[in-house]
Amino acid sequence: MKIKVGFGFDVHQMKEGHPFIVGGVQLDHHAGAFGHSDADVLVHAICDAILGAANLEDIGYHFPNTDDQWKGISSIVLLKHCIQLIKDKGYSLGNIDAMLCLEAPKIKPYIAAMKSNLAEATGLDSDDISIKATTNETMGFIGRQEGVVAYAVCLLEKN
Ligand SMILES: Nc1ccn([C@@H]2O[C@H](COP(=O)(O)O)[C@@H](O)[C@H]2O)c(=O)n1
Ligand SMILES: C[C@@]1(CO)OP(=O)(O)OP(=O)(O)OC[C@H]1O
Repeated sequence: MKIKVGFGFDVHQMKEGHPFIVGGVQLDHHAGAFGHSDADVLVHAICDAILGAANLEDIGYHFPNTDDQWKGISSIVLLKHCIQLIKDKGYSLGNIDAMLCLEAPKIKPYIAAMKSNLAEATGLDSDDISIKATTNETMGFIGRQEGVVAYAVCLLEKN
């Protein structure tokens, strides 16, 4: 069996009064991430990890932010597209490990719902999806809550 590792990173600007969608879940917060899509930073990092593992370019290549087709779209839909792209290349997803960097809110209450959304979109068991978080200890743009960051790694398998 062939095993491939993938890595993804994403960052989005935070805006007051904007919905904050992370892992397909709307967080209860006064500000949210802003982008061309729903700006789901966690799902974007996961998409890039999956695409990277299969050497299939990146999220902006498949879903350009100049294309109105993707404007305001749920990133869960983009993730499902990415899963189909790796399947077409003969790969299946083994697991995901992701890390969010945001000062607030605490994501612990939302993790189970995020995992459930990601499991549904990817076909993985929830136990093969890890979502963790750290603050940036008040430092820099994350610490000032001007932006939110996510990192993800994944494994792909091919028989
Ligand atoms: N947005 C966040 C940030 C952190 N957590 C959880 O809190 C723990 C402590 O975070 P520090 O950055 O202060 O070390 C962290 O390990 C997470 O479990 C969180 O849920 N949401
Ligand atoms: C997802 C896309 C497309 O709607 O838009 P954004 O929400 O701005 O997200 P980004 O992480 O910059 O990456 C790719 C974009 O093409």
